[in-house]
Amino acid sequence: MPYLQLQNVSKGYGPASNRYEVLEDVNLSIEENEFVAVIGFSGSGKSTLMSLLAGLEQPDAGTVKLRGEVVTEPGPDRGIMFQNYSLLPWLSVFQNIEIAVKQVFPEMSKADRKPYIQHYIDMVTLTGSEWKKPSELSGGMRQRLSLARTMAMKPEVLLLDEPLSALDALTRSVLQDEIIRIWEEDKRTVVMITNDVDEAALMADRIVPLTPGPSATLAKSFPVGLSRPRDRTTLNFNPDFKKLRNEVSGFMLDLNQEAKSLRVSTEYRLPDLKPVDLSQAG
Ligand SMILES: Nc1ncnc2c1ncn2[C@@H]1O[C@H](COP(=O)(O)OP(=O)(O)OP(=O)(O)O)[C@@H](O)[C@H]1O
Repeated sequence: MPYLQLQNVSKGYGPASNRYEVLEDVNLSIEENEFVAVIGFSGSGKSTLMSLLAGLEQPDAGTVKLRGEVVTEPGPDRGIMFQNYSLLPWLSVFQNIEIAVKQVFPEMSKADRKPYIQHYIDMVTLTGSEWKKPSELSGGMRQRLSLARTMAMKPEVLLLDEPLSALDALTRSVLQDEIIRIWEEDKRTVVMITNDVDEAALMADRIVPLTPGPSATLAKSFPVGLSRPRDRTTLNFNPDFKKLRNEVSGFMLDLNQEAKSLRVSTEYRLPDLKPVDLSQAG
């Protein structure tokens, strides 16, 4: 039995007269402790897919199952990190993490909680910003805070929606390593959305492309056979890495080309009208 499973899942928005089908017949089986990277184009439905896995949205057709049980609502076993960070603006960095930790670990004493939270603040290098409000943070700092909060909740399944997209290259690589470390040490299951093929190949066990929308679906998976630990400095010279990167990038470009050609076929030609200067007429 797969650990986390999407079976024939479809999801759309809007009334029947003006319906937008986002996902159609999506199937995915994820094993426990697997690290899956979903890549796709902007607007193709990646965040919708995450909301379905988290139980925040329900599919129109098909089922989402965790350990064989149908997912009907969000739960502490699935921690989602949103693209918009969803931080509480009236709380500080520390308090934003604290509120989540209190909810998940109500039995943790105050004395234990403080160093526990500080550990995650340090992990995402927000040390010194503990008492700043989200409005006082840069976009990248907010993203790191959101990641720290999700990690501190230690969910069984980490659902990460472009967790590192707003970060500079250096911070990004530090946090890539942290996510891998937490995934390995704590034996979590990770579904991560990224638009970076190199990041997907560096981190994941499997790369799953989402086809362009509307009616997006998951395409064939690309297993990442590279041994761990993966060293980003030598990976660029690894022929298996280069081959995988070319395969996935080529596949995505072909998908995009295919989607474009479909879009062209539904374009309407406008009549060739010439404007008339009415002030000069008659
Ligand atoms: N609640 C909603 N109501 C109506 N339409 C929605 C809703 N949520 C998403 N959509 C539409 O569904 C499509 C997919 O959106 P989604 O956010 O899942 O894509 P995405 O791949 O995550 O995009 P991006 O990479 O740009 O964040 C978009 O066309 C979006 O406008």
